Amino acid sequence: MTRPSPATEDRAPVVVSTAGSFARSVLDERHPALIERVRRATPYPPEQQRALDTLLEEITKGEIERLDDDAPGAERWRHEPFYGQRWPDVPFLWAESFFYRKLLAALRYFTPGPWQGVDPFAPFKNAELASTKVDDELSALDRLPGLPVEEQDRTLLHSSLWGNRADLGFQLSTGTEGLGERVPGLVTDDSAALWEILADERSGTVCLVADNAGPELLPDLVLADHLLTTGRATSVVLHLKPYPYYVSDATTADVLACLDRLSTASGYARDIGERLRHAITSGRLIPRTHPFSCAPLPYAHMPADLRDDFASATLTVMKGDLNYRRLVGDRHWPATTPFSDVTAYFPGPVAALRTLKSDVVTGLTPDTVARLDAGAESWRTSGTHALIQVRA
Ligand SMILES: O=P(O)(O)OC[C@H]1O[C@](O)(CO)[C@@H](O)[C@@H]1O
Repeated sequence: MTRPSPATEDRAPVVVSTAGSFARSVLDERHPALIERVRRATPYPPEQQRALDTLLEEITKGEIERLDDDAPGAERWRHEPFYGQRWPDVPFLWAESFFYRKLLAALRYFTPGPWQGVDPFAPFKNAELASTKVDDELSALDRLPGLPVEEQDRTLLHSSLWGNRADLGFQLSTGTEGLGERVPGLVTDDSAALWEILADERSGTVCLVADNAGPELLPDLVLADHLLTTGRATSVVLHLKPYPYYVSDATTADVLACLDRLSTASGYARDIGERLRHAITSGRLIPRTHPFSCAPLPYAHMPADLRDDFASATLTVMKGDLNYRRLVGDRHWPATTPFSDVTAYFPGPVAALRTLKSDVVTGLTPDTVARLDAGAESWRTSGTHALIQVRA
């Protein structure tokens, strides 16, 4: 197991406790709101309703209690140091991750019986995927084959990047209308380096570490198809979550739902859907669900088998805010800390495609930070800004 450098360990982790902080608002507002939404979306029986009451009581007034299920994987939570502490006093990444695991336990997601494997977030994900906005995005793909390849590259990279705003956890506090206007121009843009890595003649595997389902996963899949059809990748390993997580994170079921959506569309979207189905059956698009994908740990602590996966890839693309926090470490870095320093441990070339939805950021120039800080909005957390960062 690789440990982060001492410099990484020295930097304070993001904890929840600071009143008025972004992290605190997630625990105080988003998590209770999510429990209520889950209750309303699915008619869970009394046992689960009571377990939800208990969880709500614990996260709002109580101390962190141990998991009380023994589902596969539960043992990884047995020896955590935070039990008995108050929720706001522990690292943000850990608190969020444990909350999602407890929510699933309350809903009997892992317990053999009628509710096993029922995704509590599926009603929200399905509604998003069925939206007319998605119809419009799929129709817009008809224009793609008419564009020069460089323009296709840019369009598909940016739609995968900005697709990251489609995050149902985020919408719990902003509302669907609450996302601010996208700010044109990225806070940092290493896309030239990204295409350079992929232009290497010895093209190989690209690892695409997915984030949200539906409106983010669709452009991710379209990008995967583009990499395969243009020969930038001989195969794409698509890392998904092994169980529902952070509301809208993509699971295998969500990939299948996207493929259905593409295949039942018309025009070029349908062609892409057919190619992607074939890519899976022929082993060129490889879904993977590593348990570490739901671990409350930074990638610096990844296990050897996952490290080997990333080490053998031409490029690993990390999608989204949570993957970014885990990639650089969920710590209070000065925003000018070089991205290449904080990702030096990563076993191969890595790219982050992320809209900014939490406090953590690295790799910005002093001028950019000064300009952003001078603006009125909370650029770090509002989802209005985005970045493409690469460490070759
Ligand atoms: O879906 P993403 O981009 O990983 O974002 C996850 C979101 O959840 C948070 O962890 C807060 O719940 C933020 O970091 C971010 O806004």
